[in-house]
Parts: sequence; structure tokens; C-alpha cells
Amino acid sequence: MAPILKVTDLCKAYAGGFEALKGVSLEIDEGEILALLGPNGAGKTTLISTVCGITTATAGSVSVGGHDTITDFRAARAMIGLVPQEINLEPFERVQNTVRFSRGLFGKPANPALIEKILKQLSLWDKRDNQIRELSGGMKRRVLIAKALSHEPRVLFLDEPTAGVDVELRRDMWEIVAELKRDGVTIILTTHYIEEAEAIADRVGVISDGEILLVEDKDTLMARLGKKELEVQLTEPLSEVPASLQSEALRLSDDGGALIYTYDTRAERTGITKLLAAVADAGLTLRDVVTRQSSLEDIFVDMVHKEDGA
Ligand SMILES: Nc1ncnc2c1ncn2[C@@H]1O[C@H](COP(=O)(O)OP(=O)(O)OP(=O)(O)O)[C@@H](O)[C@H]1O
Repeated sequence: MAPILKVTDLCKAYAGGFEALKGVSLEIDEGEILALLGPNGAGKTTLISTVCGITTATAGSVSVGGHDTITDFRAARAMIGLVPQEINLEPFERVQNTVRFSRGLFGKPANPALIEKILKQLSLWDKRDNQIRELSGGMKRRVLIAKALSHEPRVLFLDEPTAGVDVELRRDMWEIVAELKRDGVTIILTTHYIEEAEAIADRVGVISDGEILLVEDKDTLMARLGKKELEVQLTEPLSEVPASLQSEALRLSDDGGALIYTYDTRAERTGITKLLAAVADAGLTLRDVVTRQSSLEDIFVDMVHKEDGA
């Protein structure tokens, strides 16, 4: 199956020469949810803006549903819905009209039933005749989402949709995303909330300094996440792991004062009991035992940190 979104060697240099994207390539299948993680200034918004035609690429290409975003812009753009990071709504306009107009901008015929469904789904129906300026910040975010959905996009970009929103809206968002996925909509969201990526993404991409560092299946990442370390601190440092304890999962700490055992928390047998018995049999005495869980956050911070050359 051809990917619904194909980004090839995309580069963006802003006026002044700053390179915000340095040859980004990415393929996304229809119906997939990709969470794009990255530190501030990594290039997430630039990537989304370039795909949506708000920013022009310096080099490379993007196609959406087979339509090139430069040579076939209208067709490509009509397939895309964008929920931007910044609230850019007309304060005196009414909720329902804002959403209706948005659909019209894409040349789609009026569809009051659909607009009603979207507004209800986003708990905005009761506010449909309110002016935007009368809404809370969270409700304005809901309006942005309603606008982005009004022309029935096949690919939806959510640029930090849950930044600064309350728990309830975050839950609603996740539900809406799940429902859109059931309808076959492809979703790309940027987020700083790693638990959000864990909760809803099929794949996770990490971008840093204008480059994609990783795009991986979330379950594969979760398998990595499932790893835990047990540190067996010893009263006397060792120069090497004793022969009777040799195992791939076991290594000596840099100062020789601890044995570090890596195990899978989800495995039926972690091997800890056996390890501790073997440690005792080897005549070693323990000072303390500490466990550590590696998280997606650790992996992420580690990766971005290394990339910075730190
Ligand atoms: N219009 C512009 N002119 C010059 N530089 C820009 C412009 N827009 C963004 N940049 C720079 O490009 C880099 C990437 O910015 P971008 O907004 O894409 O990052 P981001 O990953 O979305 O960050 P955040 O998580 O803070 O939203 C930053 O260094 C930013 O300062």
C-alpha cells in the first residue's frame, strides 16, 4: 500500500540561513497515528507548516494521497486538517459559523448534520451561538479541532493539541483521535507529553535539531521500556563478573562496586531470585539492592542529549 503521506529529503532554511529541517524523510500509512516528539525548537512546527503549505520548503518534496504539495497544492491541502499550536480565531465570530465557514473554504458543500456531529463530539453544541471571545481557552482549542475536522480531512495534524489543557479535554482529545482512527483518518501529533505518545500512538518519531532520529513502532519501544535494571551493590568491589555469574544480562558497574542486571518486567520469570541465590553462592555480600525503570522519557532524553554532542 502506498503511504498516504510521503516526505522526502525535506529541507527548510529560514531567511538568515537558519536550517530548521535538514533532510527529513518520513512515510506514513493510511489510518496510522504517529506521535512526533522533540525538544523545543526541534523543527516539529516547521515540518507541519511545510507539509501544510504554510511554509515553503527549500528542498525536497511532500505528497499527500499521491498529490504533490507544490504542483498539486489544492488537492493535497484539501486532504489535510490542521490544528495549530496558536489560537488564531476571530473573537467576534460565533462558534458554529466559524466551523461552517472553514468547511466552505475548502470548497465543500454545506453539511449542517456533519457540523452538528462535530460540535456535539467536541461538547461545543451548547456554545454554538456564542462568540469565540466568550469561550475559555480550552473551548477555543476545541473550536480549532472542530474547524480542522469540518472539511473531512484524511490526514490530521495536531500541533501540541493538549499543551495547557485540562485533564478532561485531554481525555476527550484522545477519544476523538481514537474515533477518527476508526474512520481511517491518519493522525500526526506533536507533543511534549510522552505519556500521550504512549497512550495513543502506533508509531513514535523523535526529531531533534531538524533531523529525524528515530521512527519506531510504539510496541517495540514499549518492549524496550519494559526493561528494568537491578543494581546489586557489593561490600567489596570486583574487578570482573565471577565466572559462575557470567550472563549477557549481567554487567559490572564502572567502579566495580555493583552488579547490574537487566530484566524484562513483563517476563514470567525475571530471574532475580536465581541471580540473588547465585550471588550468595559466589560468596559475595550485598550492601544494598536498587531497581531502576527505564522510560520512554529516558530513551528520548538520552537520544537528544547524544545528538547535541553533550
Ligand atoms: N519564521 C522563522 N524565521 C526564522 N527562524 C524560525 C522561524 N520559525 C521557526 N524558526 C526556528 O526554527 C527552529 C524550529 O522551530 P519550530 O517552531 O519548528 O520548532 P518546534 O519543534 O515546533 O518547537 P516547539 O516545541 O518549541 O514548538 C527554531 O530554532 C526556531 O527558532
